[in-house]
Amino acid sequence: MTQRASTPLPIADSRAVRAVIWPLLRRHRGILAAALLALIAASVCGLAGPAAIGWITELIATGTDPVALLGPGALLLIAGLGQAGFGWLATVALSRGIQPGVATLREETVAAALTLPLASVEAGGTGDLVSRVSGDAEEVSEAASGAFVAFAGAGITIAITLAGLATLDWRFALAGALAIPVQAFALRRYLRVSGPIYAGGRRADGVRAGAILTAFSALPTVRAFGLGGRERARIAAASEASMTWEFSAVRTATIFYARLNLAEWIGLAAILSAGYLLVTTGEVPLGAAVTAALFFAGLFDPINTVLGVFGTLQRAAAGLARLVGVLTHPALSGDARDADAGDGDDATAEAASSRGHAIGLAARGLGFGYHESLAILSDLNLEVAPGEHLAIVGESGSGKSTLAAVIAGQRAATLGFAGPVLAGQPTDTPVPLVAQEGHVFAGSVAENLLIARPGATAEQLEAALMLVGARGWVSALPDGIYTRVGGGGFALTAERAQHLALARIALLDPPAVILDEATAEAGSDAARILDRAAEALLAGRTALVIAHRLDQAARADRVIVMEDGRIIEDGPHADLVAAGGRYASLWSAWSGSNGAAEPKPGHG
Ligand SMILES: Nc1ncnc2c1ncn2[C@@H]1O[C@H](COP(=O)(O)OP(=O)(O)OP(=O)(O)O)[C@@H](O)[C@H]1O
Repeated sequence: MTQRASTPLPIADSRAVRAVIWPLLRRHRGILAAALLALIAASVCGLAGPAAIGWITELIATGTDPVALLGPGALLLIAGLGQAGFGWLATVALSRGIQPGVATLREETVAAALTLPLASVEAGGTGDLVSRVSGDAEEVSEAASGAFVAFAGAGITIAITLAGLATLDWRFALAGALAIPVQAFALRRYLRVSGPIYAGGRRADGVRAGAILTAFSALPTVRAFGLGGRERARIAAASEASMTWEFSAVRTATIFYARLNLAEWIGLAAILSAGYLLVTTGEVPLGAAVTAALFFAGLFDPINTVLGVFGTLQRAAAGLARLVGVLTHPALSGDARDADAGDGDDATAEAASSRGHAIGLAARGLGFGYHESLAILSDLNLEVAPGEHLAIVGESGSGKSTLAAVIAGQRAATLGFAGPVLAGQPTDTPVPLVAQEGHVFAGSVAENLLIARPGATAEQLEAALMLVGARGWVSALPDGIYTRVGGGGFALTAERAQHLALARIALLDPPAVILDEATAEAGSDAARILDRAAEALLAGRTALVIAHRLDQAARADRVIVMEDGRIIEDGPHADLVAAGGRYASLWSAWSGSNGAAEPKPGHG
């Protein structure tokens, strides 16, 4: 709760990345070791091919009986089969060993992103977070199964081939080594130039994603004010910036490959010259010189692979640092990171286990502002006793939603404390907040509920729907609880979306809850249904209700009236009405226009 509101999303350093990646890989160390062995076996088989051809050349040059060619011929066949077989095994084992780790990382990052304080997400731009969990995650996942596997295989082939060259004659190895300075130069230049280019490219992608997202999320406003042209121009500018980075990346890669070709030419020329000299002086048989040249030629592919995937690996490393950055965000407790991806319902378990405990809500010396210079809440003090229902009333803009968001932990307090308390002391129990618009995710009704509690059984889902009185209309849907709703599915009214949001909370079963529901028209059927749902849901829980209709306030145990981010009245409905202050005049205006009879005080 001490986190400043303006911390941008961090990028993890290499130590933090290793600390996250290492345990993920260690879980699959058996299969990864098998992959390594298969890679070594495939590379050794790869060397047997050129060796067999050198052997054949030697036999032909010395005019041996053609039957003797059967030996190297058989070796050639076995080597080819062995290389293909072991290569396949290695690729399969490597991706089996790596992909689960990548999937876990991705899930953990998305889970962490969902629990980040809104302020942190907004500070970095929503586009930044979206591009991390989509583009960057994709990049890392593709690199793990493509580039990384190719890199490991090629690297081992190079090491074993160099050893093979040296075994033939150390001078071959020396001649081949002439290519290394050119390669090293090419690689150094490439890495120095391309690193910032790729990082810049990813940043530009983030800006572009942000521009598109902003335009779409504000679509009604954009249309209403004819801002389409302006938004298109903004997106076009962001796309062009991203494209410019892409061009630079292609140019850099082309120069890099040209330099690698030069290095190959130098190395092969040196080996052929060395072979010629060594054979003519009789120091090395012809077959060995042929084998050496073939070994070296066989290095082209793996060297190009190793150097060529560097770019991809670098890009993936940049993406990995951005992914892990989300996980290491200072606003996240250690729990999000340590939680096994398999059991995402930790928060649920915690909520359920603390049910029945005396969880209250409090704000103490609370200060908050969306911007440093402008305080929205200042020195606000509030105690909601365990089991108490408190209604917040106030004009639009008085800070009701802001106070709710800070107490729910969605926004970080700038000063003081706000949040759940146990025996008066701050505690970590999550306090869910039901926002004004219940969001319907594209998926079945069941999936929409399971968000709150991933492992819940069908009976638990039914019970939650029953508690809030939504079971009737849900079972009347074409496929009942399995009906697809949200984007592309069965359209739900705002009230039904809100009803589902309440059912989600029922499933979560938290000891304390905050409701900010406004949508239903006072006196309408929808309002009555949602009121009943809220009443059933809140029974036995501590609750903070942002009352948009005063009948909601009248049912609460206590009411606070807010004005300009401060509490100006605080007491039970009846007392505040009797006191004849701000609440009393609000109430008389409201009950006059809604013809409401004074409801029974208390929530029963
Ligand atoms: N995301 C935000 N960024 C900057 N300022 C904000 C943001 N959300 C709200 N505000 C400002 O904070 C102040 C309090 O707003 P808040 O939404 O908390 O009031 P409210 O009483 O809940 O109003 P309403 O009943 O209209 O929801 C207002 O001045 C509002 O303009």
